[in-house]
Amino acid sequence: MPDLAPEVELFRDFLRIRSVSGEGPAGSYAQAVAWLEAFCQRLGLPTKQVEPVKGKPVLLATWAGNSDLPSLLLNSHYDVVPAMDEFWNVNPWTADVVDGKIYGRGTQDMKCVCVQYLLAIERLKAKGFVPRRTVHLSFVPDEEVGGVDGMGKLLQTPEFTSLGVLGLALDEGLANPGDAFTVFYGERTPWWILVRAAGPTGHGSRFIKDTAPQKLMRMAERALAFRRAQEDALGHDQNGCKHGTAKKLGDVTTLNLTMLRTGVSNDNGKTFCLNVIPTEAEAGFDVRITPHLAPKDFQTLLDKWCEEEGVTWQFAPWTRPLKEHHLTETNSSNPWWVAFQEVVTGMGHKVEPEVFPAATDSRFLRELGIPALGFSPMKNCPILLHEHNEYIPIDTYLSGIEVYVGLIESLASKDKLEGEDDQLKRRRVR
Ligand SMILES: CSCC[C@H](NC=O)C(=O)O
Ligand SMILES: [Zn+2]
Ligand SMILES: [Zn+2]
Repeated sequence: MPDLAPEVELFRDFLRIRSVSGEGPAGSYAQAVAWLEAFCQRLGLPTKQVEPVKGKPVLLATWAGNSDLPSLLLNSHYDVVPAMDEFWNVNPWTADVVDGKIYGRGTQDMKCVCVQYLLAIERLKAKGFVPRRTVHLSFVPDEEVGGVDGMGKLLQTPEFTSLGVLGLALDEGLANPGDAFTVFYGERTPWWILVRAAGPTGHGSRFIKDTAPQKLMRMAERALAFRRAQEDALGHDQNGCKHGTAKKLGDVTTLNLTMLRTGVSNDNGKTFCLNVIPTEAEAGFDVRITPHLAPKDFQTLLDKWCEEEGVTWQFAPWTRPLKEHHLTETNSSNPWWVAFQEVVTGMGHKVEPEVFPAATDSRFLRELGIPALGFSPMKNCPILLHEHNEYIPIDTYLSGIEVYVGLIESLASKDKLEGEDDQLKRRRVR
């Protein structure tokens, strides 16, 4: 194999750390943070580790600007989803390079961005650039499992408050198979819901009325009818983003039945007493509410289905569902949007604004009123997050560094933007 660029070797090192969400192999979160911290220190950036939840460290780093204008936040998550090694053509944890592509879990989602931010700063420092606005970096854990213990908790710490006023945050996006960068200005609001039914027991040979499984199935059928209607409304593409078509996945609400649990067992689920009607049944749903549907209106539907079928629902207790949508404006009322778009198009790239179909940590930032754009500089590149054989082409990875050089240089040089003060006044928190 020909020698690889040092930027690639560095990235491969980071990919080899198995920082699977919830802390995969013991100490892998600490290892990832130590790696990032050492890199920041080599760049001369002061760092701080914050651990709002034990074993789930957040790394903060700061490149101080020479003004007290609102700063930029470059956020990335260093955790990755697990990999089912047996389905991969390469080892997901050795960062193999094949045909000009770097393979591995996290290559797209989103260890590339963690490293690209830092390499871009290294290049800017090397050419003597001094930012006017302070640039903060946050590297957070647990995004892949909902972010409650990562970004969610970070925002409540004094260390976060001491970052001062943030003008704009950048966070992850998705690759775009076409010749444009997708930029996400909002997300569908995720609701993870548990539905419970209770009913009479009896012999499995009889017609017992309104059993728990029956009630649960009736409710589920109504929920799935809603799902079918949404799928019809989308009208095309069953798998997510289809570029250049009218409706995107972010424009409809998805609902999936992802857990079902019932039955009577006296050996911990090895076998079941199939002739005994269970008195309880439970279902879990993953719902992603489009910004076109108010969460309270979806709740009204859910309440109705449950009430009419005699079951109850609750949010999964380990989640922190948002009751309102929070979108970053993509018009002239948001000077950061104007600036971002100008810079990226000025570098000769097309920009396609979109609603993120899944959830990222940006939703916690937007909830505070901080404008956040989801952007991972990968174009002409398939979307491979969470898939087997996730990869990023070397060229895409390397050109992404230059995109960040241009973005950071330009955004961090901005004097006060027109409308920036008004935008800050409209912010509900901070
Ligand atoms: C309920 S928050 C879940 C967050 C997760 N994020 C990335 O995949 C997702 O499933 O979208
Ligand atoms: Zn991600
Ligand atoms: Zn992910």
